[in-house]
Amino acid sequence: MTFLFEWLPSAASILSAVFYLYASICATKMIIRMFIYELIPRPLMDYLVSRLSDSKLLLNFCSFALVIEQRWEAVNNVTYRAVEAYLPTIIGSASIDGLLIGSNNARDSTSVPETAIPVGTKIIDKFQGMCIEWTLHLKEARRYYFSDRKYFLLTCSKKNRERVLRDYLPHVLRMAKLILEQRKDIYIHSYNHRYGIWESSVFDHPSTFENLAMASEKLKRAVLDDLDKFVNRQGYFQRVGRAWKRGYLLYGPPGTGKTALVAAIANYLRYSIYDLQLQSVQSDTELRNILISTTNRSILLVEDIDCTKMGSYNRHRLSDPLETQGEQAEMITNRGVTLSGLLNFIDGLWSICGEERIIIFTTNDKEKMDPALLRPGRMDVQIRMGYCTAEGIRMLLETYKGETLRMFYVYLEMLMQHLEITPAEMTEELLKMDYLDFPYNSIVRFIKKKRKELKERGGRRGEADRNRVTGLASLADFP
Ligand SMILES: Nc1ncnc2c1ncn2[C@@H]1O[C@H](COP(=O)(O)OP(=O)(O)OP(=O)(O)O)[C@@H](O)[C@H]1O
Repeated sequence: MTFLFEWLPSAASILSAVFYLYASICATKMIIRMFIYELIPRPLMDYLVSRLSDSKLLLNFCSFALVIEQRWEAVNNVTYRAVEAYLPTIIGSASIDGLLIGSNNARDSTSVPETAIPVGTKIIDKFQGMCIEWTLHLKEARRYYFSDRKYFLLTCSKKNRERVLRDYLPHVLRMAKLILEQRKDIYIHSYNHRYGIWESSVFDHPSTFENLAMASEKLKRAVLDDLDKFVNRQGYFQRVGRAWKRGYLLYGPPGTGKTALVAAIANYLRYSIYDLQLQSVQSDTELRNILISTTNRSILLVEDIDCTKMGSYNRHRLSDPLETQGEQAEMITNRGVTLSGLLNFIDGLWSICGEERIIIFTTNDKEKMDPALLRPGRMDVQIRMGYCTAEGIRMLLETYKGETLRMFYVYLEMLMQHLEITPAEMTEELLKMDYLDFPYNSIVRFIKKKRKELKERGGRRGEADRNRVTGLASLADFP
């Protein structure tokens, strides 16, 4: 027995041998790494790494891979979007190491966060006895002005290739459709010109048709009916071979609720908004790329179209042929979107791309708009947003104070004559009132103050009354 103990190496000598081995492996690794970094130039190394990672799949004869990139040709890849929506929902049943969570709902920090897949995380999904592995990869941009692109890599056993394409992928797409349809949030997107992508955040605007003051309930009903008809007419648009889209023009002085109406429409239809700053678009090609990467069931909003070069129209200049030539030259030499580029999207060939789209233009001055934009078939519904009427104030009082004193409005009607009070001003005034205030006195005081100001300025009667009218300026019937 004693002999046996003498023969076995002591624990200390085993430990020192292991430590020696570990230290020499680390040292060798360091030397190899130093050698690689010092001797191989960075571009060559990047190239080798990319070749190696590409060939990793080829070397694996038993597996089949599908790559789903963020972009497909010039547009966002809807299959990528579907996989992005589907994968976080299978975490209960699939094997996954970690998840990203977060929320872009700035109004509610306690809102349930959304989930997303972190780059590099493997997800194993089981479907009809098959094992499908998903990984999200990041392809770094080669130039700083391009954005990094992500792609999903699906790998499965080669023998399951047919079944994955035939059964599994359609299942993922079907599930994603359901998931996306059930999403309660709507989004507002703004275009990041530097990276060439739409960036989004949750759209949580409180404006609805219930709290929006319009000239009459009849007008509100007409707008709602038009929206209902639009969403229910898919078959009809297809049958007559027209794009499933509708153009709205909202015009009127600042503060009369044009943006509030856009928000009410988005909330009513549950459509996301693409807020396009046309002034920042560099060319028709960029405009095409921007617009084809918007999704269906959405509103394309172009605010203050009269302030954009191609949306506005200067009658004096165009009446002078020499000036007209100058203008055309300016169109050609200046960078920016041309009117024909924009019209092509409203009703040209490109307008057929996508469906269930609403295009909304807003302007403070319809007179300044290029007549080409107003031709029949382009802006199907034109709504004039005007200064407050007695009826408008009644609606606002009902919303803000829960008050409806009928007799008061007859008096108000007389008092309001020739006054330019925007709904925005009136809502500000209502907000200032103490909760317990009797609102009628405060409103009369406010209106009288406005009358005094008008008198001091000398008053512009005709103008104020013309702008007071809120209503449908035109409503094209559905074709
Ligand atoms: N018709 C309205 N009904 C209820 N609230 C309104 C209405 N019009 C304006 N408001 C209130 O005034 C605010 C500002 O109005 P909004 O921005 O919609 O006006 P606008 O016509 O789009 O102005 P601009 O031309 O300057 O963009 C709204 O957020 C809303 O609170």
